[in-house]
Amino acid sequence: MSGMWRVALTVHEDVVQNFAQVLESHVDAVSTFELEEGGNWLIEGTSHGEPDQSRLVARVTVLAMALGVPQPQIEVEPLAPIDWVTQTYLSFPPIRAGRFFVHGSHHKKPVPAGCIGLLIEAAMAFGSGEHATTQGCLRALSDLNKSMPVTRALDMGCGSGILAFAIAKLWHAPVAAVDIDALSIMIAAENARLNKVDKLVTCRGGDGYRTPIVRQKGPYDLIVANILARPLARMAPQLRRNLRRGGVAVLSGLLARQEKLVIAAHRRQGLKLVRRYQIGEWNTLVMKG
Ligand SMILES: C[S@@+](CC[C@H](N)C(=O)[O-])C[C@H]1O[C@@H](n2cnc3c(N)ncnc32)[C@H](O)[C@@H]1O
Repeated sequence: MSGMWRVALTVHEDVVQNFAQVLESHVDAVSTFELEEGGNWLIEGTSHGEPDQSRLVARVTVLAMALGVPQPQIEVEPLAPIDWVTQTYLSFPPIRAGRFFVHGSHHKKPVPAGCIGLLIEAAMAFGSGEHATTQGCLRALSDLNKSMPVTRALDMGCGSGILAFAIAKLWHAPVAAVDIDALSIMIAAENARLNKVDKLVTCRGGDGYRTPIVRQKGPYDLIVANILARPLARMAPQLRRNLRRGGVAVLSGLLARQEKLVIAAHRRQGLKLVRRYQIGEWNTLVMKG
């Protein structure tokens, strides 16, 4: 059956990576979330089209036997249909920010000369480029590209994936893209394919720096996080642990009056403010570790 499908299973934290890997070969996007009790994690996958259930059950059964753990129950269900085209049409006109020209597939004209195109079907994920915080990050990334090499990057709170694609297109480097919202991850994975950066950008769902892929792919020369002031401040120690010495963090999602909180939290981790971009009442900070 066509349409979007959800697959879910709950396993113990010791084996979450093993089962997530199996799921990855059956669905388009995988998210992992720690559950409140019992050291268990929920692994959720979303796919376009019905996954091959009998193959999936067979592989999960074999893996459970090999690991000597109880066989997890697998839920497979169709998701309510989304009118993607209408969602995209409703969303936004093309936007220029830094070197980028951000547009949906409804925009048929060529990308202006000298610009880098970002095709974003934002639909239900944040990050169509119209928000000042996204634009601040795109400007910061364009400027950083003139002065620093990047071999590994992280986009924390990737939404539509827009900033991860911007990094992949500027530096041709691998980017880990993480979001707590499973639907955003599915949209980001699809957008990565549309932008032909799916070999560079790995999209995974999960809660912040606890998401297993973060540690697997790091440490990073560049971390971009457009979240909100308080979560950014709270996450500063984990950002430090995942940033290479001399690496750069681009932080956004904060109002100008909230920047002190974010700067102070990162200064405590040894990062220095090197630049700020203000668009309207929103600030984007560039901090070096
Ligand atoms: C303001 S949007 C930014 C989207 C995109 N990066 C951009 O710049 O346009 C923030 C994103 O962070 C995600 N987010 C919030 N808290 C998170 C967390 N703890 N871990 C991962 N993602 C999170 C939200 O789901 C949302 O998609």
